[in-house]
Amino acid sequence: MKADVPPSGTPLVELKGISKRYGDLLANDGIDLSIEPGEIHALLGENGAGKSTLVKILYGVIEPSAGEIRWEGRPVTIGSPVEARALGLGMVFQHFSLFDELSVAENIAVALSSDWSLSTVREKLGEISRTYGLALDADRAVWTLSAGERQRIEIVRCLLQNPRLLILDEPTSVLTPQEAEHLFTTLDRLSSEGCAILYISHKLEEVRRLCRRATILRAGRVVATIDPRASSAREIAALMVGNAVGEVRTDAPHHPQGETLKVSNLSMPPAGLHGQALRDINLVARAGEVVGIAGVAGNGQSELFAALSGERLADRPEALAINGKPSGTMGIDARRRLGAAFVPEERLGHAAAPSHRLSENTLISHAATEVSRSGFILMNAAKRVARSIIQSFDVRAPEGDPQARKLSGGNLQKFVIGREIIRKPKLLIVDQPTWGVDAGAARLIRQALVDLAREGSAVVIVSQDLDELFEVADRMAVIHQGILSPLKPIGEWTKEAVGLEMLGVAQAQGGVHAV
Ligand SMILES: Nc1ncnc2c1ncn2[C@@H]1O[C@H](COP(=O)(O)OP(=O)(O)OP(=O)(O)O)[C@@H](O)[C@H]1O
Repeated sequence: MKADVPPSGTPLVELKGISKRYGDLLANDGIDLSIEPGEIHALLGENGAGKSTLVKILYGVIEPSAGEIRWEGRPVTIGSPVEARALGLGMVFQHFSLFDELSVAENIAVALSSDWSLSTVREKLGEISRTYGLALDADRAVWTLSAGERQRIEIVRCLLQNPRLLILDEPTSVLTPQEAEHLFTTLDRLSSEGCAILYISHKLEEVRRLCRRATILRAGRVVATIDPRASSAREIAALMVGNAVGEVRTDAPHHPQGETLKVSNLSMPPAGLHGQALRDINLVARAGEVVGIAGVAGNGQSELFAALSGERLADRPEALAINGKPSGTMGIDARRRLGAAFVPEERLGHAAAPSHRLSENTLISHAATEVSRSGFILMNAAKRVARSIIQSFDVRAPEGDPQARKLSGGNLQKFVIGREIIRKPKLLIVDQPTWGVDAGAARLIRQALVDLAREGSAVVIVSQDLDELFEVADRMAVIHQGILSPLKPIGEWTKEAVGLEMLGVAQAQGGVHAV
C-alpha cells in the first residue's frame, strides 16, 4: 500500500466550519474535524446527530451549505464520489452494492474503470488478500458468500485504489464476533501503513478497542473530541446523549402462560434461487415473555419472519397458531386482526414507505383502527397517531409531518417500532430491532419490548446482536441453515453454546431440535 505521509503536523484531511441546512434544520452546524495520516478516528453521535450527513459531504455525495475541506493542507471541492476516490478516499457503505450472480473478481472489475482487465483484477486481488488476510476466492459467485466475505469484497475494492482515507459506516453490524475481530486486525494493519480510517459505529466497546481519537456529535455540532480508550463506554454514551444511559430493567416478575404463538413442524421451501429453506421449525411464545432467536444473517431469519408474519403462507393452517387459532394460511392483515404485529428488518421500503409522510405511514398497520372509518382514511386521526408515536418514542424528526426518508435511520426505527407497540399487540414479532440504533435509543426500544411482554404480550425478537438477546430474552433459540435449536431459558445458555449452535456444530453433534 502506498503511504506518502505528508510532512508531520499537516492533517490528511481537515473539515472547517462544515454546515448543512435542510430547511429549518441544521443537520451539520459548523463542524471542525481533522484526521491525521494513519489515524483511526471514530465519528460518534446518537441517531440524527449528523454523522451520515458529514461523511456524505466528505465523500462528495451531498454539497455542504457552508465550510471548507482541506486535503493535505490544500482547500478542495469534492463534487462527486468519483472525485473523492481520485483524491484518495474510499468508502465502505452499510449496504453492499454487489451483483449476486457475478463472481468476486467480476464484481470488483465492474466497479473499477475500464483500464482494469479481469486478469489484472485477479492478480491484484490475490496480492491484497494475502497482504491483509482478506481471504477471498476470485471465482466464487457472490450469492454463496457470507456477509463478512461480501464486506471483504467492498474493502478490497477500496484498497485496489490505494486510499489514503477509508470511511467505514457501521462495518460490524453484519459480522459475527470472529469476523469483526478479523476486520479490526486488517484496519490496524492499514493504519500502521499510513492509511487513515474514519469509523462510524454505535458499538462503543469496539470503538474503544480500535480508535485513538473520537469526535462526538450532538444535534449537528461537535461536543467533544476525546481519546475513547480513556473513557468507559458508559461515559462516552453519556457525552453522546447529554445524560446518562441506564440499563434495561428486565426483572419485573412475570408468569408466562398460554401459547400466544405456536409453530408446529413448519417447513417451507426457499423463496428464491438463493433463499434458505425452513426445516421443521417448532416454537412457542407465551404471554408475558420475550423469546429471542439468534443466528448469523442468512440462516433463515428473513424466511422465518416472512412465515410468521404471513408474507409467505404455510401449506396448512395448523403449522402456526396465534392465540390458539390455526393461522398458517392467513395473510398478514388477518394475522393482525388476531392481535399480532410485525416489524421487519428493512425499515425503508418494507417497514415504512420512504416518500410517504409519517402520518401516512401509520396506515400500514393502523388501517383497521382509529385512522379509518367505513373505508375512509381519517388523516387528522393518522396525524394524531404519528404525533403520539413521535412523543412516546422520542423520535427526533424534522418539524411537521415529514416524509419517512427524511428521518435518520435510528429515528425511523424508533418510529416503526413505536407504531406497532402503541397498538398493544398480543403478539409482536420483530426482526433486528436495534440495527443501527444508538445506545440511548436501543435502550428505549429494548425497554419498550420488555414492558410490552410484562404487560402480557408475547414478544419474539430475531436478532444478530447476542448482547441484546442476553439482555432482554427470557428464552432463546438459535437458527442455523433453516433449523431452529431447542428453545431454552436464557440462564441455561452460555455465549460459547450459542456460538456452537450459530456455526451448526451443535447440530452436527446430533442435538435434539424440538421445543
Ligand atoms: N434529505 C433530508 N431532508 C431533511 N432532513 C434530513 C435529510 N437527510 C437527513 N436529514 C436530517 O438531518 C439530521 C441528521 O441526519 P443524519 O442521517 O446525518 O444522522 P446520523 O447521525 O447519521 O443518524 P443515524 O445514526 O440514525 O444514521 C436528522 O435530523 C435527519 O432527520
